[in-house]
Amino acid sequence: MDAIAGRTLRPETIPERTPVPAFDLVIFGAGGDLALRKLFPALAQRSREGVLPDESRILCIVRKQEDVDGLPKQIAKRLKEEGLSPDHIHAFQQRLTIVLLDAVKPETYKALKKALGDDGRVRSFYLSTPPDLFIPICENLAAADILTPTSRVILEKPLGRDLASAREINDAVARILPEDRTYRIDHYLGKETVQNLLVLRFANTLFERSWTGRDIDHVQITVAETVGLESRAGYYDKAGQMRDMVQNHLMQLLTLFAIEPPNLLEAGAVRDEKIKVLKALRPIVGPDVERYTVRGQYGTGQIDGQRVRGYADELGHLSNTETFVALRCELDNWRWAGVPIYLRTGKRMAQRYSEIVVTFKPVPHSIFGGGSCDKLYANRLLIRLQPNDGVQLQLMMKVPGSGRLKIVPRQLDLRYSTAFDERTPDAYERLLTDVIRGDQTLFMHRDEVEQAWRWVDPIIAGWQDYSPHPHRYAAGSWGPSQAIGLIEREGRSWADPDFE
Ligand SMILES: NC(=O)C1=CN([C@@H]2O[C@H](COP(=O)(O)OP(=O)(O)OC[C@H]3O[C@@H](n4cnc5c(N)ncnc54)[C@H](OP(=O)(O)O)[C@@H]3O)[C@@H](O)[C@H]2O)C=CC1
Ligand SMILES: O=C1O[C@H](COP(=O)(O)O)[C@@H](O)[C@H](O)[C@H]1O
Repeated sequence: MDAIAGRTLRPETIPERTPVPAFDLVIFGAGGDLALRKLFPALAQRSREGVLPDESRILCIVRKQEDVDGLPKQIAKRLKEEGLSPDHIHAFQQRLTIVLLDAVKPETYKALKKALGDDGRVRSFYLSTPPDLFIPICENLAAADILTPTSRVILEKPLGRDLASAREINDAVARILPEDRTYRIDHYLGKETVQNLLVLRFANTLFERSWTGRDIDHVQITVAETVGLESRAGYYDKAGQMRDMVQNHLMQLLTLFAIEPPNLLEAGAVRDEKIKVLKALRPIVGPDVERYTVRGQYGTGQIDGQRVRGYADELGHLSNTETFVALRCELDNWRWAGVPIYLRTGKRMAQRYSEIVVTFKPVPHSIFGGGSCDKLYANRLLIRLQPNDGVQLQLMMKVPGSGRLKIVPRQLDLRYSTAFDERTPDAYERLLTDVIRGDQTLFMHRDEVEQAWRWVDPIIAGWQDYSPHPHRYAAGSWGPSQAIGLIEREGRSWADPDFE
């Protein structure tokens, strides 16, 4: 908890726009894709809204001399693209200090130590770099005596590439900073609708009572993207969609969907419940890998009328890395026993959208004779993360009129854009200020990350034997036909993205 203007506030009662305490934020990888696309725009928005005190500084680590002058210009260009005014861009640039440093060369940390000075502010170190730099950066920060008793470190996902490497990173970080000052970021947890999932469940009695295998038939989580490899070949071809998206974003969505009520919206309580869900995930090992998982890779195709190249073409050589994963999992606990949970995520799919679809069980018996409707559709709750975030509930309704009874499915539709006047902040806006305020609720504990790898590792290992070559799918499609088979053989089908 932080003291603001003499008051001690619980994290959940801190108003969004209350200024954070003055800080120094050091960004390693400041010229990288994530920093330019997400971190600087998020910080600049908060700066424009007056959330960042004037004296707060952002120290940008670059390792090439040309970036010392080049980076501020690149940042200004990005902020202009985001629609910030020249005055706001200028004001934001006053916060920037560019530091020339090579993360793996201990002797270069002198420059950072000097730039930080001795002002006593909370220091946060954002490691927006490939994960193999996490350990050297932490060790070099400690050796250079730059860490203070309130310093924090922010680690990007994926944390390592398997359980062993994740543990190594966690151990190395633990040697220099305690867990309560280590922030493992998964930006899906900062998305508004993801946080709303907890509100929907635990601020309403309506759904929570039905949130079990007694009433729910199955659950689908889809994170579909239209982007392909972009400029990330070096990272992505080694990672693949399982490590890039499933191990973190999809598993975090799954845990928040399935957790038991925490006693308080507070980091420790929420994390304890999430870990229990991850531990309840039934392992998928051996021949089950072939039965319950599908991996794919996009070939050439069309998206929005534009021809796009296949993955191997973009990469410049053949590869067995998957760009699509679908899988069926189950939770072995009282609440969820027997409820299939289908996950699917892919690059270069037909449309960009992410949603959770909860399909309830059908009515046990229809009292409506033949002719009033083709079928009584089961109720469905659709939680849309992006785009057009909101919540939709599908119900069967009578068509008005005094003639023959006619029943059709219709939607109760709540869109954030029309339900609220507030701007929907980007996930990083929320998460970056949470770090500065010292609130870990939306960050992952090391046990969560390691437990997620423990479940994912045997699937990746099983692919060597059971799916060494990913199935092809055309860019602009919904993935390989085997993914459709995965759900259809159980008499169900993937929900259409019909929440436009
Ligand atoms: N891009 C995205 O959408 C997302 C990325 N992430 C994660 O964020 C992290 C960064 O990703 P991304 O921005 O895409 O990666 P990039 O490859 O675009 O950026 C990596 C940055 O690290 C810098 N760097 C590499 N080696 C050193 C070094 N020895 N010393 C100092 N700086 C160094 C690079 O500098 P230089 O320019 O000199 O090479 C570059 O600025 C990764 O962990 C990734 O998994 C997470 C979510 C989304
Ligand atoms: O972490 C990542 O997320 C992005 C997708 O994020 P979104 O907020 O645009 O849904 C993904 O493209 C990238 O590969 C991955 O590293």
